[in-house]
Amino acid sequence: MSEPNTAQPVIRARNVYKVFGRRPEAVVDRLKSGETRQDVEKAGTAAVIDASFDVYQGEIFVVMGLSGSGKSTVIRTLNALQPATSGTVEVLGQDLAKLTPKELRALRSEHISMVFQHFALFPHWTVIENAAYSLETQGVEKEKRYAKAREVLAAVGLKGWEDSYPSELSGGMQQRVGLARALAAETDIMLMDEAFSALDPLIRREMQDELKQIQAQLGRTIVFITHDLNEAMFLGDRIAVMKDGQIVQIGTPQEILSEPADDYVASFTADVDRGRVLTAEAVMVPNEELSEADRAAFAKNALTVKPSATLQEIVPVVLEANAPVAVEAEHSSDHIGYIRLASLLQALTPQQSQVVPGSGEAQ
Ligand SMILES: Nc1ncnc2c1ncn2[C@@H]1O[C@H](COP(=O)(O)OP(=O)(O)OP(=O)(O)O)[C@@H](O)[C@H]1O
Repeated sequence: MSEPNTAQPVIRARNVYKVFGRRPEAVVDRLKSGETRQDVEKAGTAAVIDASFDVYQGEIFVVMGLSGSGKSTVIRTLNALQPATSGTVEVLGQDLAKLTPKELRALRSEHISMVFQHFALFPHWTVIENAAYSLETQGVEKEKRYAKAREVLAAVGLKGWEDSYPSELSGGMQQRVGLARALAAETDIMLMDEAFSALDPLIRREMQDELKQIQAQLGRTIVFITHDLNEAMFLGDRIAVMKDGQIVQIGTPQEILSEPADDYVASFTADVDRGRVLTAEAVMVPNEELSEADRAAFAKNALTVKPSATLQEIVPVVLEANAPVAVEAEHSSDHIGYIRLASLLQALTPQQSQVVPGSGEAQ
């Protein structure tokens, strides 16, 4: 991902609450005075409690949590399908609560597309007609919408299937049509709610790879919901972890893995393949921490890795060197740090209960 424009987030959520019940505002007041989801449950369901976060241009922002933690409700507040009970949601600088219904419809159709777990395709329309649907609603003329639909169908691997009907496609291919429709709309923002969760593991993996590749080219702003931490780690530039309606941590995959905010987050991370997520940059020690003996050992082979190398890639180098290896700057041969076997092993081991003060706050 290129450096995000952090001065101007595409989506800005501040102190968002969403309560389902007869008197939601009264429940929000109780939550603000310190009562919990359980305390207020007779009066209403506190689906989202005090969520604050920014999503930047070009990033994949993942919202992760167990079933019922409030992920779907959060994403629905971002296009006001379910308006926040309290707090503000700004999309492209516009406060959703202040828009007229017409302005909201225009914002949604021009700037936001959604992909769901079970994407509703029109069964009597061909694949290309389905993929072009969002352009039709935008009023784009037929020739242009078909040209665009053809292009995105090719990008999601469906070249040659344009004139087939959904029933002739496997579940994975149908989900690709849904993704193609969202891509064809050329909206700045894509909201993806468990978009790959109904797919078989292998197909799911393929779709994750494709989404990353497509995103690298197109640089959309994506909010992706999943209950699967490995998917979150693979796709997310940043991840918000939710528990019981609250965001308990926001961080990069590396931060979530190496500095879990509490035992709850740590328990999720125990199953993550750390070797594929953590990189040299995250585990290296500064040059000045290297002892004379370490320096002498390094000098024998002087093996190096790049900052973006994953631990999986580094292990054989450290074993071959039988000594610390240097981390060489991405675009020069300067050494920016060193990796020792001990720190490598430590990084590969899940942390059980490392609590970092303050890191539970949404940034
Ligand atoms: N329309 C609604 N009316 C009443 N309660 C709702 C509504 N939508 C969601 N809830 C409740 O809000 C809470 C959060 O639900 P939400 O669907 O946002 O969680 P989730 O993390 O997306 O879960 P899942 O992965 O199961 O979809 C749950 O207790 C749910 O029952």
